Amino acid sequence: CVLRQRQERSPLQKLLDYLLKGLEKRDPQQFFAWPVTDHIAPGYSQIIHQPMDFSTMKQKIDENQYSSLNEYIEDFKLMCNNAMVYNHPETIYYKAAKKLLHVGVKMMSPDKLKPLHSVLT
Ligand SMILES: COc1ccc(C(=O)NC2CCC2)cc1-c1cc(C(C)=O)n2cccnc12
Repeated sequence: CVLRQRQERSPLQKLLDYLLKGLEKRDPQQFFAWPVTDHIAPGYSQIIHQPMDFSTMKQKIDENQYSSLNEYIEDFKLMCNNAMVYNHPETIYYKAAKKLLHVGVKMMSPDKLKPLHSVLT
């Protein structure tokens, strides 16, 4: 097998890893940790055509698929919005998604990230 060289982590990858840990902490029940299956959510793949979850975001960070913080934030919003499309407003999943979206967008707002800017540039 080809030895996978430990790739150098770019500053962006380090920032995205750091933010992911912060977001995952706000999902203690791990509703967003793994892809939602049709088994646990009947008809999910017919309703949600662009699924997203934290494990997929982690994989995209590791494979350097994000070229900006905005692309990463788009995937985070996609994940939360999917849950608010598939689940009815009174469900625990809709409510968890709404809360997570609010907390996440605040956490990744420009004024929150400015202090990190000096570390990154
Ligand atoms: C990876 O997804 C999950 C993992 C675990 C659980 C879970 O522990 N559910 C128990 C809490 C009451 C059953 C739920 C989910 C889950 C996420 C979701 C989302 C995110 O829509 N979902 C929708 C309908 C049914 N289940 C789920």
